[in-house]
Amino acid sequence: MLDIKEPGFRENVDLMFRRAVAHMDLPPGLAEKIQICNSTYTVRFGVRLRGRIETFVGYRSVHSEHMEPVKGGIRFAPEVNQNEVEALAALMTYKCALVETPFGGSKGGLCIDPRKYEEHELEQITRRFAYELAKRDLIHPAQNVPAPDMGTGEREMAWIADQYTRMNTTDINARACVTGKPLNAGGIKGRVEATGRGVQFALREFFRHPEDVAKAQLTGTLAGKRIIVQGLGNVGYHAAKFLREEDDSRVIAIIERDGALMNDEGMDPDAVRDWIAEHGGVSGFPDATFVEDGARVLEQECDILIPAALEGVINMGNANAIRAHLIIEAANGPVTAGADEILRERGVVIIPDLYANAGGVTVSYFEWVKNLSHIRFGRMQRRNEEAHAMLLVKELERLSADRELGWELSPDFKRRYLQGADELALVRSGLDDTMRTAYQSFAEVWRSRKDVQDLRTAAFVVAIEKVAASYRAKGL
Ligand SMILES: NC(=O)c1ccc[n+]([C@@H]2O[C@H](COP(=O)([O-])OP(=O)(O)OC[C@H]3O[C@@H](n4cnc5c(N)ncnc54)[C@H](O)[C@@H]3O)[C@@H](O)[C@H]2O)c1
Repeated sequence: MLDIKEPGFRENVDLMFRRAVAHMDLPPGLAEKIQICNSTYTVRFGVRLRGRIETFVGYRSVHSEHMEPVKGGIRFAPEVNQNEVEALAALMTYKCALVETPFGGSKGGLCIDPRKYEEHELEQITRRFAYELAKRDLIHPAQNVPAPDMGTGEREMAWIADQYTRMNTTDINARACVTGKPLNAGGIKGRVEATGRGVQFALREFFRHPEDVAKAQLTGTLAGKRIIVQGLGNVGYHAAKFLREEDDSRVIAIIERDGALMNDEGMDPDAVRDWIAEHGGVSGFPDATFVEDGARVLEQECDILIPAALEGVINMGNANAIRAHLIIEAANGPVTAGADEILRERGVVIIPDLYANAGGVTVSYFEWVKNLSHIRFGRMQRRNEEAHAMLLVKELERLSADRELGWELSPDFKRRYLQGADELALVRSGLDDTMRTAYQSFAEVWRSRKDVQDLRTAAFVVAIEKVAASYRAKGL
């Protein structure tokens, strides 16, 4: 990789933002107002661990409060810094606008390597961080609602929810202070898989438009497409698993922290995940070639590259070497602004982060609404839904008999159809609908406007227009 100085993550997001603004006609000063990060709170706190006090640094940025609550994950990683958190908060503003979840943008982070701590220590640290944020309303069901991100998951969200509830015992909406909780703590079915599922739905929608697929110099469907995924965590694992199992795509390489696995015949993400859980890394996994320099595997020939780990992994140092036809940004900010320009000129199509990984916040929205309504999804309409499903099944059977088609609905089809009214089915169909509608809104701009040459700029144009409309409605 060449050593080329590139701007920071936040500056990269700002460059992409300004590229889009150049194609818009906004009133003077409004673009600057939308672009700036409203506030970033830095907290330093001590926790007594193993007989000594350890000090931690954390952040919560609020990028835009054009809608409230503001929303965005909390990341636990050693490299967390203010620039990164502000970039991620800005992306949340644009993402929420694009997929029409009624939130402003926020993000949080704690400088910590979670793998170095015991579970009970992590609980102590997380609760203390949550306390520091909640006492300043930076965790609050009506003002600021975190969610999982890198290094955090259901477990941490449950601790945060419990901490907030202890501090606000009379708040009937306390559970809605954070999303991504386990089911038994007010979570929703389908949230864990949501971001990876959203990546799958985004790709499916892309492949429904042959003229878009042709721009990536690809043809056909997802079946048989060769996929490389970087990061087999929450997002990368689910995306790879669903694409392999349900769309017949082939996962030919998996890049992780300690190196990469390659196998042209395809790999099973479940088997690799089990191997990582047992051995701490991908090295030694049977039936695949291990490559120690994982980053180089990003440059392997493939149809679809799915960066699902860190930001800035595709940069000016390796952009010219990337041989993927299509990149879908499952991670936030995996392609720098400089690399974006190189890849655009080379004709590589990029499905941008603000759309590609919006599945998480979409299902978080469903969870938040579920918490505020205090009722399980589907409980009130379940009987109707079932009756409706039953009628449809009967109608299908009648049609087949009437037309003497000679086929019968399999018991499995009927069972699955009749279960269609459950929470998971509702969540998945709501997510699918969101991803399809959002894609169509900005892909149309990409197709119809000659001056907008890429999907990222088109997505930013649509998102910024929505934030601007919201400011206009407020009289700003
Ligand atoms: N979790 C969500 O709901 C969500 C939603 C939207 C966006 N995202 C974004 O997706 C990305 C991944 O988040 P996640 O929740 O899956 O995190 P995660 O912690 O579950 O997984 C990250 C994975 O990346 C791997 N990894 C770390 N450094 C790596 C490296 N240098 N090379 C290769 N692999 C490496 C880790 O070992 C881990 O398996 C982040 O950019 C995050 O902001 C996550």
